Parts: sequence; C-alpha cells; structure tokens
Amino acid sequence: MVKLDTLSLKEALGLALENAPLKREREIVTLDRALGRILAQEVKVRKNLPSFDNSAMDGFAFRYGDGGKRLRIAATIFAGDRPEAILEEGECYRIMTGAQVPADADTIVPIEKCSDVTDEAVTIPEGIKRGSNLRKRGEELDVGTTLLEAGTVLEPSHIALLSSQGLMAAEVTAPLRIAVLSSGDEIREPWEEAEEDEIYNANAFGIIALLQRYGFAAEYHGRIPDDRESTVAMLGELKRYDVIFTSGGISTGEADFLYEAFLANGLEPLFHGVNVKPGRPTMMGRMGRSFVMAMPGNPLATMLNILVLAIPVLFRMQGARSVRHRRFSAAMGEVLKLRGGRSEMVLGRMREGRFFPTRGNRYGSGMLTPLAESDVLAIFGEEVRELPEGTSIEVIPLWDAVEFRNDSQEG
Ligand SMILES: Nc1nc2c(c(=O)[nH]1)N[C@H]1C(S)=C(S)[C@@H](COP(=O)(O)OP(=O)(O)OC[C@H]3O[C@@H](n4cnc5c(N)ncnc54)[C@H](O)[C@@H]3O)O[C@H]1N2
Ligand code: MOO
Repeated sequence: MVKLDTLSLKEALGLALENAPLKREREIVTLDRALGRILAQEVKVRKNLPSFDNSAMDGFAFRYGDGGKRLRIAATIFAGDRPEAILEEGECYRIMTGAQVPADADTIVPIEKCSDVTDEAVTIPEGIKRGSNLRKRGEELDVGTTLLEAGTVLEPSHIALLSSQGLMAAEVTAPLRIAVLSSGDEIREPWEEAEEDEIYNANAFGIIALLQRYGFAAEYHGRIPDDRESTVAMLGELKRYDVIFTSGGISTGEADFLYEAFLANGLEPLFHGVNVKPGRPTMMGRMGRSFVMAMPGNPLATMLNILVLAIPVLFRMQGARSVRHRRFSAAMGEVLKLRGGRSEMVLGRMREGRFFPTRGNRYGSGMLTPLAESDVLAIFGEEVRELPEGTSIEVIPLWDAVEFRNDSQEG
C-alpha cells in the first residue's frame, strides 16, 4: 500500500513550478488570435511613440514667451498635415488634436481657455506652463527599448501596443497538449445511462471547462480501464501529451492502482500527498516528456486543486514569465473555526469587503454545489485554528485567480 507524503501546499506548488517542463515549440499567430497567448521572444520598440511632436488638444500652439498676448494666426494645422515652421514675431498656429507641432512652437493651449477667438487672431491666457499639451516624440516609447518581454501573457493592452508598432503577428509558445482522463468503475459518461449505484462523470468536463477559463484547451481521453494491465497500456499511449490530468483512483484504496500504472510507465513522482483539505492524495510527476497531474476523485477536491496547484504550473509550462495567485484583502465576515494541522481551502462569498464562508464551511469535498455558490477561495495555513470576525485575510477570486508580474515571487 502506498503511504502518502505530507508536503505542504506551498512546497508542492514550488516543486511543481520548478520541475514542470517548459513548452519549447513556438508558432506565429496574427494579433486577432493572440489574446492570452504567451510571447516566445522579446519585442523591441521599432517606432517611437509618438513618432512626431503633436498636440493633445484642439487649440493654439505658440512660443511659451507669448503667454498673455494677442497673437495672429499664421496657419491652421490638421492631423496628417506636414507643417513647416513659419512663425513670425507675435504669431501662433491654430492646431487640431494629433496634428504635428512645428519646431517653432513649444506650448499648446486648448481653445476653450482662450478669449476673443476670430479667424485671424486669438488672445492666449497667462500662466500656461511651458510644454503644456505637447506630446513629445518618443515620450511614451523609445526606439530600441524593450516593448514586451518574452513570457508576457498577452492582454488586450499588449495587443494594442504591438499594433502601434506596425506589427500584425506575434511569436508565441505553441499551446500545451493536454489530456484529461477519469477513473472509477462507478463512473458513467453523461451520454450513458447511469443506474442508481453509478454516478455521472462530473470531473472530466469540469476540469476541461476550468482549464478553458484560463485559456488552456484540453481533450477528453476517456475512462481509465478497471484492470491494471489495460491501465498500464492506456497510460503508455499518452506520451505525446504535454500534460496528463486524471481524477480519482489516486488515493491509498485497494482499487487505486493508477499510481502503480504510472510508475510502470516510467513516472518520476515529485510528490504524492499534500497536507491540504481537500486534496490530500494529489500526485504530480514527470513521465517521459509529459507532466502528470493526478487529482483526487472528489469533485470539489479536483476543481480546487486544479485551480490552486495546476493552473499556475500550466502557465509556467506555457512560458509565462511569472505567475502567482491574485489575492485581495478581506475581513472575516463571521468567525471561522478550523481543525488545523492541515492547510485548508475554504470557499466563500464576498459582501462589502467581507468574507463569508460558504455554508459556514460545513460541506464535503465530494460535493459540487458549494463551488457553484462561491466566488472566492481563502487558503489557511496548518497552524490556523480560529479566525474571529474582522480578522484580515486574503482571498483568491475563483474565476480570475492568477496574475502575471515582473517580479519572480510565486504564491
Ligand atoms: N484511508 C484513506 N482513505 C481516503 C483518503 C486517505 O487519505 N486515506 N483520502 C480521502 C480523500 S481526501 C479523497 S479526496 C479521496 C480521493 O481518492 P481517489 O483520488 O482515489 O478518488 P476515488 O476514490 O476514485 O474517488 C473519490 C470520490 O470521487 C468520486 N469521483 C471520482 N471520479 C469522479 C468523476 N469523474 N466525477 C464525479 N465523481 C467522481 C468517486 O465516486 C468517489 O466518491 O479518498 C479519500 N479516502
Ligand atoms: O482531501 Mo480529499 O481531497 O478531502 O477530498
């Protein structure tokens, strides 16, 4: 019989992040397909932003020293014009937003701040600061500097930045190939007929959807057979996948031979057993070039451990430069007592900055409904036994649980 490890959640996550193999293959995608993909190489600035001095306002461009004077309008400059510098003494330009500012003007005042505006002349107010409303060439981005680093997870802002550089495609890491399998004699697929003593497969499609939520595509590979030999054979066929998810059959029970079947296929386990509730039997390791993540059968345990342990690892494998759980501070909305001795994941809902444990934290890891009633997750350490109302804690939003940063801290 297998004896489970008692790694802390933090140690388990650390081990997995360190040891999960990186996806090396790359591909080029057009920017309309690049959202959520991960840059495979640094992109440098190739066009200054802005690329010419221009006006931030519809108004008048003048020499700073002429503030407070009445000036003749020498020319009107529109966006797209290529104006010459033609100012004589006592003159200014009428200028539109985004239009080039000639070198002989250095300050811009919006039209609504001026007085006595006619077609020929304008009175500029006093006290306008030198350089006001002038967007200088290169002030935002300078040619040759780094625009985006390798490992950036492309957000809408990044797509806009790449487009601003005249780029229409990006080199990103190829998507991870992910297989999902389930195990258990009692499991029937949703399209099969389940007797009273059989249960429908909730995990496989829950897992696939959870992965999709975070931008990963997975294929359902079916049920693991009930006997040892065919299981060994089936796992042996999975080596073309980068990641293999299973749910169930990984605990210490008589019928839980999944672990041995992985070992028979060359699995090098990183850990089997995490000191967390729920999720105790979770196992991860490398099998050839594949990374195996065997999750517990209990549906809630599977979903929460994928969120907490698997999603950050997938981002790392996919090439993300840094990934961590997104955490918000909150206050306990009511007292919470815990058993202690094991980290505990507690589902809850937020109301006005306060955290309310779902059903007073009285539910089992075999259930699914608590997840549907919750929007955040709090994780408490092994030493925590009581959290009085008002205690400040951190919560992870369930459906937006990761963030990407430059610093290398994970959590
Ligand atoms: N002696 C011990 N027994 C158990 C321990 C332990 O440490 N010592 N851990 C318990 C914990 S915690 C969990 S979690 C379960 C996990 O066991 P397995 O990963 O081997 O999972 P199964 O026994 O196969 O299934 C558990 C439970 O989940 C249901 N299940 C499985 N797959 C699905 C699916 N695809 N869709 C819906 N439901 C599924 C299954 O019917 C069982 O009810 O072990 C405890 N026991
Ligand atoms: O820890 Mo088990 O994973 O309670 O459900």
